[in-house]
Amino acid sequence: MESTLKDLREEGASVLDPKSTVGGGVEDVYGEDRATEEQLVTPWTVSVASGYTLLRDPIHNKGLAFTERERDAHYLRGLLPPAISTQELQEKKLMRNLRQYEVPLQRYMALMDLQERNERLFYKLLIDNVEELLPVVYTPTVGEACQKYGCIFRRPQGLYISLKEKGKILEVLKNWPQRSIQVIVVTDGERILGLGDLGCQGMGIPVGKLSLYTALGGLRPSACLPITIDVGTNNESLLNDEFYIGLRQKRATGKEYADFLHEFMSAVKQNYGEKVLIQFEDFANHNAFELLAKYGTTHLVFNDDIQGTASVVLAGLVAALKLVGRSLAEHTFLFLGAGEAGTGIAELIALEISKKTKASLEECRKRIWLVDSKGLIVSSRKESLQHFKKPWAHEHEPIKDLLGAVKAIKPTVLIGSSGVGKTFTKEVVEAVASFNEKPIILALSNPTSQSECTAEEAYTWSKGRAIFASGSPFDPVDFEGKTFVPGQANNAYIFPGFGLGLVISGAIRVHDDMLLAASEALAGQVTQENFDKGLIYPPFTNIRKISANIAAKVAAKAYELGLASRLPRPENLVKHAESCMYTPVYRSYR
Ligand SMILES: NC(=O)C1=CN([C@@H]2O[C@H](COP(=O)(O)OP(=O)(O)OC[C@H]3O[C@@H](n4cnc5c(N)ncnc54)[C@H](OP(=O)(O)O)[C@@H]3O)[C@@H](O)[C@H]2O)C=CC1
Ligand SMILES: CC(=O)C(=O)O
Ligand SMILES: [Mg+2]
Repeated sequence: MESTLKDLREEGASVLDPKSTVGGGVEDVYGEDRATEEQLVTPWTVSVASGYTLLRDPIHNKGLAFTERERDAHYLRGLLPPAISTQELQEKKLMRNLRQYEVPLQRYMALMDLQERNERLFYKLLIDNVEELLPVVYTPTVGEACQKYGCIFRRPQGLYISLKEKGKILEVLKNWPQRSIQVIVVTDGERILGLGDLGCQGMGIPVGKLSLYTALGGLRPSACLPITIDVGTNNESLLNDEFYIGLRQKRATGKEYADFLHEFMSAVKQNYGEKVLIQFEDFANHNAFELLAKYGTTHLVFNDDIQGTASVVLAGLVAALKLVGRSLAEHTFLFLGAGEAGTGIAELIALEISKKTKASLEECRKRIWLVDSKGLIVSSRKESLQHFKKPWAHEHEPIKDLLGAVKAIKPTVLIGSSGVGKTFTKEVVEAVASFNEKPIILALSNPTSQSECTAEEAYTWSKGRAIFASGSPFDPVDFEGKTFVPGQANNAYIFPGFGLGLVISGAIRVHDDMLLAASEALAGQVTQENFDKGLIYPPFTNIRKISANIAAKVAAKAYELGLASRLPRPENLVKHAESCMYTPVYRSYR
């Protein structure tokens, strides 16, 4: 028993020593954590300073599931009550306990406590109960958690890199205990969901996204690193909140911001190599587009709000064509919201149409219209528009409001990406339904409070004709004797599998064709049974299979484009993706 705290921080190499296991571990390019069925029943060596430490180490703790032998071997006698539980029984108990909390934030806190106490059990719960727990660890509850993060903060779950660390970011990265990081989700907290600037408290988002990377996409938890960059906040109420956990200053901007981000990006590459995936999440659009363009050629970067959202929405639209008919090129699209999500989706739709019809991108953009806070984006506004809106400034007379734009453009597809709730009013939905047999209505804004309309409103106001999906989940709706099941148009369908595909192929850059490939894979997973319920996305219960399919298509594209560095290319990429996925089943230790 000579191991130290440092040993405990290095999962695999020193704590779980694959070389000394019976049956052997798998140490390979994906990390050490690919346990096969055989290894799950054969013991791993665990060396710890004391049984007490083992119980407080979330990576290895199994609580009451430690066996008699393990209790003897690892100095656990007396530290646990005598009963021995299975992981399944632990799961049953925890789910029962969770369901007793009526307040969603209490469920969130209970789950975060579990994650910090027993990581494998946390992931088993999340994987086995994904539909029930997604709204807790993710939207909508994660939004409330971020708003109240200062009050509920117990233990840090990721790295906080603030302006105080300027010039020392590499050292800060080295403080993180895990060395072989494959995915970083980073935010600067300026546009958290549709809730605005939450500063340092945005940390809930990288933490939540990465728990989905593991549960939905099978990335090892130890390979995932949540980061919040704290350059201040312009949120006055947070600046005046005594419990606020971030820097109490206004946001750094301009050169100071750019230099700080550059130091971060360079330090990440230096510390983790060039194949670490950096996912930008919930940056404000005045930084998001620039960061993506600037680092897209030097780093493996992915902006979930621009690119992941585009891929998931395109998938839903392609699937919806089976219900509404016509090709994508024959539809007319109107967006409320012309920021990261809106213009990102618009661009990918145009790209898909252009690839299918061989028409120029410019031509394809003409069927896509966007409304921002000043009204319809039209050519007369071009000079004053931000660069990402300019391609959408078509010839049309100015229109100030959404209802006017709907009446003038007559869209077949209406997409909300404004971050403002209740903007798809009865008049707007009725207008769209008046010239479409089956209007496609997507209310993407999160959390639920910011949804452009509810599922019930979409179905009721369209008299049961809308094909509806939303960013945050809604319950099924009964309307005139029929039950309508709204789908969830959320990038959570895409980024876990997308990231897995990049990791297993050793991709060095993200390419738009990979987004199209991911879309195609997701759309291909919608079954007739789903369509019969009006769904344009498959249920999240199948998400690991869906993610493996997405990963395979993304990896295949990486190989095809010469962007993959893991050679040779595995023959069956779906099987390969599945075999690389983390499973949270307990190991037995000897
Ligand atoms: N479902 C999903 O998977 C995803 C959902 N989202 C959600 O989408 C929303 C927007 O995110 P994002 O695109 O990144 O945000 P941005 O800030 O980049 O864009 C918001 C856009 O909405 C416009 N807008 C704001 N208020 C109004 C209004 N009252 N009427 C018309 N337009 C308005 C803004 O106009 P202007 O430019 O004039 O300021 C801007 O164009 C958020 O709620 C987010 O949670 C985002 C990513 C993924
Ligand atoms: C889902 C997501 O990424 C967002 O709302 O920002
Ligand atoms: Mg986001």
